Amino acid sequence: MPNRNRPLAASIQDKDVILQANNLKVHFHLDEGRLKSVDGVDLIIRKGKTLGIVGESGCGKSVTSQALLRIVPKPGQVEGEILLKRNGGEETAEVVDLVKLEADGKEIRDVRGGEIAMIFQEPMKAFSPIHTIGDQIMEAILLHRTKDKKEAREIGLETLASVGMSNPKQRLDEYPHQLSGGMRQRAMIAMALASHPKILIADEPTTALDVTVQAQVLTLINELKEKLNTSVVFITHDLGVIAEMSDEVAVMYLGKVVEYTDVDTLFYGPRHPYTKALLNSIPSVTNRNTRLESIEGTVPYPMNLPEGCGFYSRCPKAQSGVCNAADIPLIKVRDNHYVRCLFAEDQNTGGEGQ
Ligand SMILES: Nc1ncnc2c1ncn2[C@@H]1O[C@H](COP(=O)(O)OP(=O)(O)OP(=O)(O)O)[C@@H](O)[C@H]1O
Repeated sequence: MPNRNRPLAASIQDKDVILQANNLKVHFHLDEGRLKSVDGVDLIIRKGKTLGIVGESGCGKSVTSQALLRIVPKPGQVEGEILLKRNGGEETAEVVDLVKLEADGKEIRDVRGGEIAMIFQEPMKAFSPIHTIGDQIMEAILLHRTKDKKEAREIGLETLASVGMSNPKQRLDEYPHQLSGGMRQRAMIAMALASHPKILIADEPTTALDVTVQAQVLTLINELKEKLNTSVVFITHDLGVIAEMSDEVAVMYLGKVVEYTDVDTLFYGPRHPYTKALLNSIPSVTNRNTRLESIEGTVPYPMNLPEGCGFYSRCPKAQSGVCNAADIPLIKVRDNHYVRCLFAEDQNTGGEGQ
């Protein structure tokens, strides 16, 4: 167990928490050195709530979600804790540390697609092209919910109908390539939900879709979350989508969470210069008359990084000898609001508003 204080106040001991990631690290040991894709991330997933994870490309969002399912490709190494409540009701649930499970063992395979399911940007990744949609959805149901094939087909049909699939009976016997992009996305959500997961991880699930279908899929995920009380982890680089989907938000930068709070505070009282820069780079009702700023530079490659704040090289508030002297901890600025910036409590520098 990592020997340090847990920065977030909530923990797996709380009734409404289903998963807690603690000091999660994913490092790739490459010939050129150690690449720190995820570097000490703490997350709390609450029952029936959505945690949004946002940040630019390369911040470590996808690798974090891969770690939660233990599907990090080699030579990635996962460290820290991923504590999941599983099996049984409120009182009897056992807490399992997914990091300790064998990466391809039975227990993690039961969790994958059972307790935790995932949907991707590209549904073709989730489906095999040579089996029908029905066979693939039924496989998940037969694995996790019933052994009876007839019943599994009925559940498959119901699930397809529940995600708004037109002609669900006919779709069951079709192959993935026969569906439109939007319908394939619905089929993938149906497959993910067929096993009644407690947590649905959605990694940029709508980026490839046109705007209307995107809106429909987001609405669908929100409806299913309400109806089934599923927890959702929603990963995106789009703050507009974050606003629509999230209850709480983790802003990631260079493998670390730099700001963590509820969605209203994030938009109305951001404290980290990176969050503010992200907010300033999206068109919105409040800043449509001012020039949009883009964040200068790109996310550094997470190898052989210097000491100090990861945002130092791009931060307008950076102070030499202060911000680049030592790594910056996640600081609690008020209840349920955490910021990784030495000036987070200074109203003039990192303070409320933008
Ligand atoms: N399999 C891998 N092997 C080596 N490095 C990897 C691997 N996967 C990701 N990385 C590196 O880890 C860092 C984080 O990548 P990640 O894909 O998690 O970012 P992201 O925030 O999800 O970005 P995007 O939105 O582009 O997917 C990047 O620097 C990336 O190059």
